[in-house]
Amino acid sequence: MNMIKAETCEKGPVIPTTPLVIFLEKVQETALQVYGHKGFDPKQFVDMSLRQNIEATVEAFDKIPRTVNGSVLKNDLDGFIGKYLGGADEDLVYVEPVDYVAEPEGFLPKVKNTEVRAWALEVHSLWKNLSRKVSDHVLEKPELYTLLPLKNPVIIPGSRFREVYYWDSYWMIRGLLASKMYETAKGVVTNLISLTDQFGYVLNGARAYYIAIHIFSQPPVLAAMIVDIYNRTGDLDLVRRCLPALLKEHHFWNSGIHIVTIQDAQGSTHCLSRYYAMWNKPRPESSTIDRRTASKLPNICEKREFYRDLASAAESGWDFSSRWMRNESDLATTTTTSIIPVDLNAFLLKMELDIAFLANLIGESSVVTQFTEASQNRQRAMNCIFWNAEMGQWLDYWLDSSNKSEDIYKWEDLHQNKKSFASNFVPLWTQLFSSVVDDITTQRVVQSLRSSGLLQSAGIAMTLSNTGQQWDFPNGWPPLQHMIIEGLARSGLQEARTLAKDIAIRWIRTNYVAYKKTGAMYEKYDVTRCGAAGGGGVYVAQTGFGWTNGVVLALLEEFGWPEDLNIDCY
Ligand SMILES: OC[C@H]1O[C@H](O[C@H]2O[C@H](CO)[C@@H](O)[C@H](O)[C@H]2O)[C@H](O)[C@@H](O)[C@@H]1O
Repeated sequence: MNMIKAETCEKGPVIPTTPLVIFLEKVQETALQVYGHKGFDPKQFVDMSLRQNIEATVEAFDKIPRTVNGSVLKNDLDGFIGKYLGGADEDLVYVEPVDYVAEPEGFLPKVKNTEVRAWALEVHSLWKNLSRKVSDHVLEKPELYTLLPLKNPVIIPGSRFREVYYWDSYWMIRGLLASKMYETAKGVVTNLISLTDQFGYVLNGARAYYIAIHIFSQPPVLAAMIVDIYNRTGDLDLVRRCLPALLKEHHFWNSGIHIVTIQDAQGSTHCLSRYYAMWNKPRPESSTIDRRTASKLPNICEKREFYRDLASAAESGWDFSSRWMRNESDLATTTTTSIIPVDLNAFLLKMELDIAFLANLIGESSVVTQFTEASQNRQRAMNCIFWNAEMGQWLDYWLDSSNKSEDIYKWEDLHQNKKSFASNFVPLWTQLFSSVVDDITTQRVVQSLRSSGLLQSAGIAMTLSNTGQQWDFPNGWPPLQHMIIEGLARSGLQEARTLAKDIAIRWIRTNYVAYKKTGAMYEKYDVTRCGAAGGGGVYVAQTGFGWTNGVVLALLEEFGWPEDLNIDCY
């Protein structure tokens, strides 16, 4: 790929974008001036397509009459958009999943309660709402679209997310497996593999603006998807096809700017990974918003740094959260690239263990040795750098900003971020917990989770800060919560397993109630009365959204539903 030379105030490489994305961003900016902020979604404009080639479209756009101060009239912009641009949802078309049946054989055997079962079947049927394939027009003229053509049908998250997302696919696959939709699940993974073959890593999402601009990924959970599919289907051919892509992905996260070397208190050095986007401009799908946030920053260097940190936060999947901010009430202090995140390294540890597992299945012994060793190194590093015995949590590590050379950082206790985040418990999801940590430590982590304040009536909150940012304090937010529940459930400790089931049942029930009462995705609902432990609060109903559907089905499959427990808590 073509790198722009880093400028003096630049903290890393930058990848240029495509003319189509640049043009659609211009339309987006004009649209904001013309239509105003109310109900404005900048993403809609970069998801549009061209009806003619880019030269003709740009010429027509430049010819729209401008007033003396450069603005455009609403009628003129409406006319241009109607004539030259295609709608944001025209590039994917509905397709019936090949393996969907209304009630799959062996579906959720542990769920006997008729009400819960009926709802689970309703959730299962929602896969149809989210199933799409790339339209023939995109395949014929991909240069007119920001959507990246993928060979297999896709499952989209839903709502304003009209394209494939990387880590969302993990929970969708978990649900698809519970729905016995093995072919659909394999198609989802094969699409992600094709992105890795093409770009060297799985993109954040399947849009041109996620390649060229963001040049970043999302939390790396591809290997985990393949292991889960293999465990259900025994498909060794899939394992053979996927392994080279996993090795490429592992390299992406363990090379260049993503890697940080750090010396622990005993003088041993360790390598851990961080999020680091190769981009220093506003994110195209949120460009108008990012510019506004950056406007308070004093100079271009600080703005560029901020845009990179913002894109890196999107790479983490946590866009946005006080977890990345120096001052938690100010998004402009986001500083993701200066943090070594616990969850990213837990995902990579899981990836290393999974690659060793998969390589073993197909007799790739040197890969097994290499990745077993890599996983042992990362376990050691995580225990030295992140583990805090007093708190009973693994803590994010903030890099010392006075180390300008960014060569080797020296570990200091004060650089561990002592705030409780759900991500501090993600190592539970990896083998780290059961293989390295003894029962006394397990107990300590469970106590720590119980007293952290993160356990809420609807499930696990992501942070304790209520800043209004999407990833602050969402009560029972499916992705990381699911991993923590699984980690607790797999531990050898009865108390942990009981807690896992308790959180799972509470979350499912809350989700059921919120869905039944509001019937809408993203509807806020007061679930105080649904909870037993923890505080009360507001839950955002998300049934109908890909990862929520996946987690509901996966948890019902694992835990079932207590037969004597009414699902409706009201
Ligand atoms: O358009 C704004 C941002 O949208 C995405 O992030 C959020 O939605 C994703 C899809 O469900 C999810 O994976 C992510 O965790 C959410 O925070 C996108 O990933 C961002 O790059 C984008 O800026």
